[in-house]
Amino acid sequence: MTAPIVITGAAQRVGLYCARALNQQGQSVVISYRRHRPLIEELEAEGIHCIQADFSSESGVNAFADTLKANYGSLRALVHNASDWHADSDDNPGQVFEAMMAVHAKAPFLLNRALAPLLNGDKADIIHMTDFVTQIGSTKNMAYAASKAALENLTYSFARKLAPSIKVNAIAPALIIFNEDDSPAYRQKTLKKSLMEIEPGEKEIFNSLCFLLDSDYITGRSIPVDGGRHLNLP
Ligand SMILES: NC(=O)C1=CN([C@@H]2O[C@H](COP(=O)(O)OP(=O)(O)OC[C@H]3O[C@@H](n4cnc5c(N)ncnc54)[C@H](OP(=O)(O)O)[C@@H]3O)[C@@H](O)[C@H]2O)C=CC1
Ligand SMILES: Nc1nc2c(c(=O)[nH]1)N=C([C@H](O)[C@@H](O)CO)CN2
Repeated sequence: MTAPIVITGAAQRVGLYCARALNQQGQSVVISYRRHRPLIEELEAEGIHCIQADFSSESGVNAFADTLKANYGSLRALVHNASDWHADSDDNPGQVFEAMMAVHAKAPFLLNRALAPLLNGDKADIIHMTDFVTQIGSTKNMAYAASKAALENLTYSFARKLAPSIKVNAIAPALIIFNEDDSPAYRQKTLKKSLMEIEPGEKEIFNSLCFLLDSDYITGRSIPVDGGRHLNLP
């Protein structure tokens, strides 16, 4: 079996799309999920190894790393996709801040350190899923944005530390896919934020992922996938 690509938080939406697309191309894939659902058995039947993991605690992160080390001698890539898009809380601002930093920064930091020795093939990649808002901040999701900015900075540190054997890059999306409960008004307002004014869908991220995996040279970079939102100026 070829060295697998590991995608965290891939039992739904962007991660699920990428996991299935890679698997259908014949690439071995391992995913993490936090909450079990019937889809997990379907994915296992498709040949995707699904590992339960909650990155809100250091022990949960370490358990995931230990399971990967016990099952695999080599990994092709590690994609940090797991994420919680939490609004800031007035009731417990510190708890949300800690939760955002735990999943978006501490978990990738610990997993990269633990799993770098397994990223030992001719081509090896770490890819961080960040967010356009690392560039401009957010008034309602400050903790989320700050944690994604921390992840962006970890991209540069790990690129320097792990070169030339491992490439480390980020993908920085703006709107990719709405959530089911997003209101029509929110959707209309959000579509207007980019120049392209579309909800592009998961394939945009899969295309960017393959672009980075196929490169022999790009490292320490953040690839924006944002529909020109940075130029949508008043
Ligand atoms: N969707 C979009 O438009 C945009 C997405 N992005 C980024 O792209 C990536 C993919 O986005 P999307 O598909 O919407 O992501 P989701 O919001 O669907 O989250 C992906 C998964 O992360 C898992 N997760 C959340 N918290 C934890 C945790 N503490 N421990 C372990 N797993 C956890 C969840 O697992 P479970 O369901 O099993 O609990 C969830 O399925 C994310 O990093 C996101 O921040 C950035 C900008 C726009
Ligand atoms: N983990 C998640 N992060 C983000 C999501 C999401 O659904 N899950 N969604 C967004 C928005 O689409 C935003 O980019 C536009 O309003 C941001 N991050």
